[in-house]
Amino acid sequence: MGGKRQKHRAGNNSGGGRNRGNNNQGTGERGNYASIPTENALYESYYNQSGLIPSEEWNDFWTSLQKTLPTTFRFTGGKAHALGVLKTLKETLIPHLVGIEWEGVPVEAPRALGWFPDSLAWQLSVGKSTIRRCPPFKKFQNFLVAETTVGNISRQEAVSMIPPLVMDIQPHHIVLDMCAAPGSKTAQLIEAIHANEETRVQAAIQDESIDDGSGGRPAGLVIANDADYRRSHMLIHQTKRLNSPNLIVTNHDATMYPSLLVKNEDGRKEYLKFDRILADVPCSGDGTARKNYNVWRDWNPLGAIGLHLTQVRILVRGLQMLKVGGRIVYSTCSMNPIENEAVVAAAIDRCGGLERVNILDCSDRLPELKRRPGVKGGWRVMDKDGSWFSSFEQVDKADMREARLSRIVPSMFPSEDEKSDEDESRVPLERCMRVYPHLQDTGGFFITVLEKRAEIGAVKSEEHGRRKMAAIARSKVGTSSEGGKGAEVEETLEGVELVPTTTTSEGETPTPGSPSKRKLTEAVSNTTPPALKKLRSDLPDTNGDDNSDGGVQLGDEETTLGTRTRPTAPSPPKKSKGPPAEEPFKYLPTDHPVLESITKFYDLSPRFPKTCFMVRNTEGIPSRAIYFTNHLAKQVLTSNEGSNVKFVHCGVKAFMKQDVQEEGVCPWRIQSEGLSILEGWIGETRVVRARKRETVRGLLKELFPKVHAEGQEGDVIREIEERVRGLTMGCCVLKVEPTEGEFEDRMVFPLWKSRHSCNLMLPKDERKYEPPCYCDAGL
Ligand SMILES: C[S@@+](CC[C@H](N)C(=O)[O-])C[C@H]1O[C@@H](n2cnc3c(N)ncnc32)[C@H](O)[C@@H]1O
Repeated sequence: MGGKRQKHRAGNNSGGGRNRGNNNQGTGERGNYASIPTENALYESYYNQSGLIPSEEWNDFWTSLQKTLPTTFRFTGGKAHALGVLKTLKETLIPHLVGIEWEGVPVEAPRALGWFPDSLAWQLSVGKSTIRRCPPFKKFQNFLVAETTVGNISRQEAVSMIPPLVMDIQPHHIVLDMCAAPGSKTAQLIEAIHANEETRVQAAIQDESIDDGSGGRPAGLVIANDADYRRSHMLIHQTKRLNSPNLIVTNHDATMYPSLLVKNEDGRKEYLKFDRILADVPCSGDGTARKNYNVWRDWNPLGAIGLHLTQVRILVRGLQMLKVGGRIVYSTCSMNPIENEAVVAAAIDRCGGLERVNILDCSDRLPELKRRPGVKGGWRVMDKDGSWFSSFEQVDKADMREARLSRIVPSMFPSEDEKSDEDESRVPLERCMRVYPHLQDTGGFFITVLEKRAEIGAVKSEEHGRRKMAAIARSKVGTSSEGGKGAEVEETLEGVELVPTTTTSEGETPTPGSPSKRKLTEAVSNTTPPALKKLRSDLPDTNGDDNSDGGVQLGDEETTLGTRTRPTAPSPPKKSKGPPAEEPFKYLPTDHPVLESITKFYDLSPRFPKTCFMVRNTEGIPSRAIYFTNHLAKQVLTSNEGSNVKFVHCGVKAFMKQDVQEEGVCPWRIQSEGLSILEGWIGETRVVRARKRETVRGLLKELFPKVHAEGQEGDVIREIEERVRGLTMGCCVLKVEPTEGEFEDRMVFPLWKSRHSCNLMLPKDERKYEPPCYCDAGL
């Protein structure tokens, strides 16, 4: 993670993924949204009759759902850094936005979301035409665009910011984000791992007695996963601006996420268990109607029904991979109990009940966030034709062919209804958190924090309810080929308990590709029908707009049975080559000649963790780029080498090979992404120091300012010219120190010294933004 200035320059685009597909973000309005009728009779009657919303609140609830969602954004990066950018907003822009009237109408100023810590998240409800034409709002818009471009602000829906806040992540935690793309929450998780890192790194640089090999960097790790290969790359793009060596991206179906191996202190391999897991699962997304018109167009009760089992399986798999004492946050952007409380109750039951997994009471967390307790029971299940079922027994009695098609299973119904509040075996579903649109002008959302209290052992299968249903169905409709095939597939998949922890005892020392693991992989590939396989590798980006939480992902169940939630015709099977094979991750030995020459050229401190440089080719040859990861990421990548784990990303580019014309020049330049990791450890022989704004401005504006001969200094880099002249050719680090009347914050840039000129090594678009002062930047 970069320090403030480094970060400012290193920015990539960082628009909140879930917002990116919307038109006119930052304006509080959406392009054609107003013209889309916010009506769907089934959706309305479902929630109206569900009893979830008290009748006196119904109008508020429903009219809020029909309104366009305000734009929300948060300040990113380390806390000190984020607070610095926030200060600019508060002091430079907000005073001009308060008490404004535009065309005779009062305009609401942007305001901080009260429940978000340190006022680091804000909301803007003003329409786009006001923003475009009202000068102070235009300036504000420019600020948002510039800061988003350099990665200091991330646009993200308010409710989507909640799950990471209740995860209580510490820098040493091992974290898994099971369904992570496009990555707005992953970014929060990474930021939490890197909290206060700058202070610790500075301490490690200055105090030689701190020599634990970490260089002050956090020991923790975030593994972000998505089943969709294309979306897993979206995830890489979204998190790139954070430059975190503590991130691994994988591409797996989370319902059967592979057990990762890691070496313990004795050098033996064991399963990696997580301190924190986020299961922000695919859902019907019916809480996103305010920004996602698909909900109005397509909503029907099968959306939730088709996803319930996938959601249960993801949560159960997450609970298995959690450490005892660890926490998993389950969240959806749906308001439907079938996707929420029913999933939580089913997962707890399958894992062995409250002795093993409990719901944490979070009522003291985020006190200003208005929320409603989870529903304890009493919800019903609506079939696709709008008929309600209060219990699975009623489904038994109904026309089973219809019920089978709509995939209603027992775990969708309340299981705790019969139990009194005093019954200790009752799952306290009221501890779940429900956020409704009318409470604080947000989208609808559901969050639950679960704690693992004891090892789970074998999980209960879904068999029981399914067998019962299948038996009844067979007796009623004979062997229906349409429904039968899907049910068979499900049974087979369920029959193979796709969970290594159930087949391997806790103390066992596993090896990659051990029998249990092989069995698992083979079983999946042998039993998965082609249609299902294709879907797994090619999950649709259903919105086509990167609307993360709104993504209505089709569940396997829906697809195998041909009951899609969309009226769109299924596309003909494409010839899929599958995702390309990823280049392996090969760590370089510390005595590799290239590393030795780099160490010598940059006078890299012997305390810098040089064991963590790697390249991405089978031969392990540093031919183009050298990456840096943290220790734990290295452990995970190397311990699972040769297994079937699909690692698609890890590492921050630290050095890139450059064509050099002259002998003796180190061809490995520092890549701006890796600069914040390296800069404190580079010797003074490769450092240039500046203080003046005009120096930075000159270097940003001019591509190759000349380095004049002694006595002929020019204007552009006057301040550093003498120092640069004295440097041998090659890459060095420009450090700009904070100075009264110049820059308030420290900045670091990679600089290339040529024979007669020097050059800031920044991508073109990053040259456009001079570090703030906004008054200077013409805002
Ligand atoms: C609600 S979105 C996640 C949003 C994300 N957490 C964020 O904050 O940006 C659900 C994601 O789950 C992925 N997904 C769907 N089925 C999955 C599965 N079986 N395993 C893992 N990921 C899955 C989808 O591709 C989608 O990116």
